[in-house]
Amino acid sequence: MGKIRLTTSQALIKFLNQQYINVDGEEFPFVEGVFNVFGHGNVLGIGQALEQDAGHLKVIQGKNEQGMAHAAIAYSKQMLRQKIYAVTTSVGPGSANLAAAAGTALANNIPVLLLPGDTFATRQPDPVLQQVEHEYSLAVTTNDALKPVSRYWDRITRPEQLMSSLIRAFEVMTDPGKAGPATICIAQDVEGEAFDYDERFFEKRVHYLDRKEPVKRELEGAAKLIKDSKRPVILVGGGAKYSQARDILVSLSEKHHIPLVETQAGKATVESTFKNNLGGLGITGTLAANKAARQADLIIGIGTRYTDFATSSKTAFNFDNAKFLNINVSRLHAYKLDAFQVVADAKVTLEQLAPLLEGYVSEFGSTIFELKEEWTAERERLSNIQFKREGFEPEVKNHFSQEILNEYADQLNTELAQTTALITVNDVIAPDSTIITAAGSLPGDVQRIWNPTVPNTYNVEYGYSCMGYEVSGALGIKLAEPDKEVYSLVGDGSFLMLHSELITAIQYNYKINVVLFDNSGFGCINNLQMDHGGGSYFCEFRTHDNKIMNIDYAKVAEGYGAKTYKVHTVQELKAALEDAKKQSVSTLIDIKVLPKTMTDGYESWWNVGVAEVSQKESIQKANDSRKKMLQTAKQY
Ligand SMILES: Cc1ncc(C[n+]2csc(CCOP(=O)(O)OP(=O)(O)O)c2C)c(N)n1
Ligand SMILES: O=C1C[C@@H](O)[C@H](O)[C@@H](O)C1=O
Ligand SMILES: [Mg+2]
Repeated sequence: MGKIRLTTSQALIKFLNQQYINVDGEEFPFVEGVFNVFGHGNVLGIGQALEQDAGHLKVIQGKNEQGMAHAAIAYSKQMLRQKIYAVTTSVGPGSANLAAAAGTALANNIPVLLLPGDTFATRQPDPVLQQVEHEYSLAVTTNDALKPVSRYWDRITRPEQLMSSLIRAFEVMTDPGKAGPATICIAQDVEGEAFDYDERFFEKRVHYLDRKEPVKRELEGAAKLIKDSKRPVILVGGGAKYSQARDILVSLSEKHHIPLVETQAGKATVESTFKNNLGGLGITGTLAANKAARQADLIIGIGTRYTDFATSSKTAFNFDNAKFLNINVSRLHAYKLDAFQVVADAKVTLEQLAPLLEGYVSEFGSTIFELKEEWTAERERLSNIQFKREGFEPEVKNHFSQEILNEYADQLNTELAQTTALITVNDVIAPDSTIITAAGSLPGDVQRIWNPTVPNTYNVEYGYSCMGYEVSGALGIKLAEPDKEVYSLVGDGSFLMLHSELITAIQYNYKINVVLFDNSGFGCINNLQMDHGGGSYFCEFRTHDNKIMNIDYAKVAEGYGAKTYKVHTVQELKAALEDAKKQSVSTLIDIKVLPKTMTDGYESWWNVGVAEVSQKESIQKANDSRKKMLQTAKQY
């Protein structure tokens, strides 16, 4: 048996180079590259190993650990979880910065390999710089904070532990039912320690992304449920997208006249132009999808985890009559809402169901067409909102007086409504461009009014809704699709929270386009507080003397080297978008939009905690109405 003497880090990098994935017979390397922010916890170990021999791995310097991990997540999501980046950080704050990103990967079931450095295994220099030092245990480090946000977590305190740990990590990341972040924390002294590794550990390994087939019982049960139903609705989740089930979804929907409604993760599995696609479901859904869901007597949930945004906190469906059929590779999700469970791959299951459904046609009749028409008209209205100095009724009503809206128009020097600006972007950019967003009011807006005409052009993270994913993730998408344009749709709040990977994109000449919607505040949270009877409290960006802030984001990005634009009208927006297409450098379009002009709910409700006692009658009312809604909601 041959041995090879390597440091733990050298062994790690050598192993990463040898991991392959096989998807439907096609084989390719699983690890594309490594993002890094070096510190004393990783520069001399993993840094040295990469410098010595990175193999085929692309090495990219990040600017913020959360940001670069977000880039890695968006990359993997865009690659349909078939390829990943690894992310190496230093100890202490460097690894703590991974926590929000790890949660993002976990909630969205996205594989990513996180490699934070850890404190010394020998404990000789304890407390090493950045060691938190607990009185009750020396074994607990900052990295323990990553346990609840990792699908797999391990700490390496001896070089030989690496072998079994890496094999487990790759097993988890390449299993569609378990995919998520694998975190391997390596003690910083151990990173440089040498060991005689068995050469066989470094042989090429192929991980098969096999499609789990449904058993006969599952297929027959599913077919019976569908045939017995009058108004089934297919809920297209992320699992349908990752399984690449577009064609069979379209064919089943057409043949049996079953409407499609989408989750955020499932959107753009099937293009919005498909006649039976009614768009997003739930609190951020369309009127068409929400009406269809309410009428449904069978919900066929495909690859969905049924977050409360999709279920509208368990009020989106008629729970008295509706049954659920869940097709999911994860048993956890298949078990939800008392569904009949098919624990299998979406595409294979639908293909095998098809012959069992011969002759079946739903009773939706012309309803699907009518619902789609009604929504198309509503979207058209939203595309052309004209601000007025008097008597203006924004989408989100009864929050700001006309006087306050006029103040915003004056301070931001704009009359642009967010919906109008967003649909303009949708109309002007190339249809094969990918958009990305995550938090604030934009995810709701895009789930409703963004029409993707090309599949897999919608990389929206709404499992964790983590501010900061928008700009960082755009870099990951560009790495996945270097020949296409990527547009980060980001609110001013999210931009301020984290946009450091814009600099990385500029540094390495990966062109991304940042489309910033500046309404000078945490707009959607302001809506939430005011919708529930509160005042406008610390969600607007106002100065100490109550002036609306007008930040020149174009100037900020210009300082980094981006080509930038300031936009206050539809005409300026169109011109900026057209010019941005011609650029080879990253761009930022700073669009000033009016608050309260994002879309509002369409016959949907969201359960949020409301004060049960308060001095405001409006809050008492909100509490009463929540209690009332909960009486009709499904309890679990
Ligand atoms: C990391 C993180 N912190 C806090 C939140 C809670 N949060 C959600 S949206 C939001 C404000 C977003 O503001 P902005 O990006 O300007 O979007 P807008 O709602 O104004 O469109 C906040 C604070 C979050 N989702 N993520
Ligand atoms: O609290 C939140 C409310 C949502 O409207 C928003 O989109 C999301 O980012 C969030 O965190
Ligand atoms: Mg904002």
